[in-house]
Amino acid sequence: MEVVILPGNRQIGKLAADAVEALLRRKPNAVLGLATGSSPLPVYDELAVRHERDGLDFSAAHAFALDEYVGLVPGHPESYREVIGREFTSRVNILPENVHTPDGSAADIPAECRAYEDRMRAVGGVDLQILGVGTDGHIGFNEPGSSLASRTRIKTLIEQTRRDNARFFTSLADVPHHVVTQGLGTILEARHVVLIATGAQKAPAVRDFVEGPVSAVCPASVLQFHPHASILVDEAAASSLKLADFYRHTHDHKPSWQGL
Ligand SMILES: N[C@@H]1[C@@H](O)[C@H](O)[C@@H](COP(=O)(O)O)O[C@@H]1O
Repeated sequence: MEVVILPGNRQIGKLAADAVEALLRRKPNAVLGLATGSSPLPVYDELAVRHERDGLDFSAAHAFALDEYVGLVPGHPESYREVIGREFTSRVNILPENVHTPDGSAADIPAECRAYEDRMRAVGGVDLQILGVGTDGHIGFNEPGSSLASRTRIKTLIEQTRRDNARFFTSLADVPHHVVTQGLGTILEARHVVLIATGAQKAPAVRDFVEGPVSAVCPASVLQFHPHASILVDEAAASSLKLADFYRHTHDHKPSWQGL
């Protein structure tokens, strides 16, 4: 794991966008893994700027969302298909047919989950996966207790996550109880994982998954097995890390993809 501590959102957005840009320039038909939530927004903003200003080209790229709510009517403004479009994909020139999200309203959810994995495999798998982390250590919607080898499937949200996400809905009662999410085993197959965590409320989860034991109780800890996981955090999210000074000196803010 490569832990990079940065002053704030702007720097995190730029650094993560550097990784996406380096990938797209090397491999225009790259496959991006997209996360929802507030953490990746600075990355999406920066990529939209680079598309407008520098012509960063997404026309051959594919994108796969991590997860989707089950039970929202198609087109619901908080469905992750809509959120990903609003926050990112509609702001760059990726083709709509190349933007993939699990269908949370499918009649046969297990079949949809298998088909989603097949679609990912058909385009060669995810090259770069952007991730956030939940306050309980979840990635995607893999809640504590998720199998570390899990594949795309239906999951039940724990109450803490429903409460965390209630801010996007009119009331807590409107937050779905079920979701479809890529599994931890699925996420581990991405060639490069870039996880973003900001704010003091993420400090315990960051401490647990970066420096704690690998455990299904803290799903993001599975990233300790990933050969290329970059963890971009601000000072507040890094505030409980025992080895914060070591990470600062090791990377000197120059992670592995810089200079590509
Ligand atoms: N399914 C998403 C996750 O993919 C995301 O990482 C998490 C954290 O969101 P935020 O970045 O807003 O804190 O929220 C949701 O539960």
